[in-house]
Amino acid sequence: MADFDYDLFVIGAGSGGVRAARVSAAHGAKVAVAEEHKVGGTCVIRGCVPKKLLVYGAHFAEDLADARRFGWDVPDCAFSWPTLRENVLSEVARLEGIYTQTLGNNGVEVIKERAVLTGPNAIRLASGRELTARTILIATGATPDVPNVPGCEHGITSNEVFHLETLPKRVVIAGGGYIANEFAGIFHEFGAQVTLVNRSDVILRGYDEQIRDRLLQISMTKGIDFRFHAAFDRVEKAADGTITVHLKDAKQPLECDLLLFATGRRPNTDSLGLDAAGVELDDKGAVRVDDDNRTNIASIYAVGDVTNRVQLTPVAIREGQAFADTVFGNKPHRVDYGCIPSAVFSHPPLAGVGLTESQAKTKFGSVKVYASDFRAMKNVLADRHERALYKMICDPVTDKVLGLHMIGPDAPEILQAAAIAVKAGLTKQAFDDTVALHPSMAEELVLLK
Ligand SMILES: Cc1cc2nc3c(=O)[nH]c(=O)nc-3n(C[C@H](O)[C@H](O)[C@H](O)COP(=O)(O)OP(=O)(O)OC[C@H]3O[C@@H](n4cnc5c(N)ncnc54)[C@H](O)[C@@H]3O)c2cc1C
Ligand SMILES: NC(=O)c1ccc[n+]([C@@H]2O[C@H](COP(=O)([O-])OP(=O)(O)OC[C@H]3O[C@@H](n4cnc5c(N)ncnc54)[C@H](O)[C@@H]3O)[C@@H](O)[C@H]2O)c1
Repeated sequence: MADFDYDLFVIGAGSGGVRAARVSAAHGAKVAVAEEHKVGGTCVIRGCVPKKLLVYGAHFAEDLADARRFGWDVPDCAFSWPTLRENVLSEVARLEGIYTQTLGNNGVEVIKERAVLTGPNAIRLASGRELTARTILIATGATPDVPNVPGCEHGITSNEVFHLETLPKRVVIAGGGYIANEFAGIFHEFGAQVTLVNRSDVILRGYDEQIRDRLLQISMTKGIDFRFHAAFDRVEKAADGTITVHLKDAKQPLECDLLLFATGRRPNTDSLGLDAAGVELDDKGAVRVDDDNRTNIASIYAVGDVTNRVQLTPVAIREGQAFADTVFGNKPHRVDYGCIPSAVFSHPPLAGVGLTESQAKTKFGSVKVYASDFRAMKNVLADRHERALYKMICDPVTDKVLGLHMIGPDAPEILQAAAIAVKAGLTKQAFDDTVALHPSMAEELVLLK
């Protein structure tokens, strides 16, 4: 049998790669992981974690204002972006250290270099070192996809947004998805004038229509400007730093201090040596894998965003775990992609699990929809005119809950717990049978009419 340097070589120490490396090593494999940037990957270094911390930081703008209605004598407060930025970055550095240490404690060798494939069992590091492995796992994630318009280099992406020198006063965000809506909320709360430029008239495609419409209404009421059916023509930057965004068919260009492209992420497969190894890609450049995360080359597997299945951290982690248990743990299992809960950490946040109303209608013909459209008690006293909306979509024959969708304070926290019931296939009656926990927002879920 051929002799290899490692049982497993993982390319990319992000959500999927770290889990796969750590668990495979715990199963007894000799494992190395190569990372070209920072251990932790997108989620920890420049995604979920620093984003959520900025969301918390931004929300104080509303909390401080609301506190006055609750009797607190809050003076006019100044916000210091450098303080929040540095605190967030040092938390990220702390987490990076913990991830690196955990890999080491599990006996995983961490190689802080770019790695590329040179064959089905062969890897070359940036330093030129050649290594071999019985199994290779591609966990290289995805990278921001910036539309190729003249002057696009004057914009930034989510990779850079956590490191801004100063807080911009005017922000233009391209895109209408997760990152666009989350950062529209963040910058707006920090006091910037935000314009979101979207090529269609739909934001957050895939979420329930009424829920995303509610976010749109609330965002517009707050003063976020939306430009729909807007295509970029060109971008210019003046000596004083002002960025001018020219849109096709628009009379007036948009002027801003920061242009953020949030126009999707493409799998990191460029120049990775996949052709040398014979690994097949799909038409979007993602690594094609089977249900066991295996590519067309028997020794090479892939997990996470690089496979472009569901670009979420918990999914990448589950794929990494399933790979490790199946290939090295003698405990084969597959990821169940049904009923994955997801959330957008906008202001207010929204979350959903299961089928949206229109998806359910397409699948089942007719469905039963229960809804609660209410103002959270806290918002009433704060004189904040934002209404929450909870929707439950049910099969009219079996009474089974097919989908649950909500927008309002703490929606992601509430939905995570309720998603267990939806995943378990519970009925509306089971929700009704549960006594309300009063007073709470979540009690609306067991009082839906
Ligand atoms: C701004 C933002 C916010 C997000 N927020 C959320 C959220 O709230 N919730 C959620 O579930 N998901 C969120 N995501 C998505 C989430 O971050 C990804 O789905 C997840 O990180 C994917 O994990 P992964 O292991 O596939 O890839 P990654 O975490 O991207 O890891 C891939 C790693 O591979 C490294 N790499 C790439 N090529 C090479 C190479 N040739 N050699 C060595 N190393 C290499 C990269 O540097 C990277 O560290 C967010 C993403 C972004 C951008
Ligand atoms: N809360 C979360 O879980 C969270 C947060 C951020 C990111 N993410 C993950 O990261 C992924 C990437 O986030 P994202 O917001 O960049 O992508 P997205 O897919 O959510 O949204 C991309 C947006 O860009 C638009 N777009 C695409 N190409 C364009 C072009 N050429 N010109 C103009 N507009 C264009 C699309 O119409 C869409 O509105 C998400 O799909 C998601 O899986 C998750």
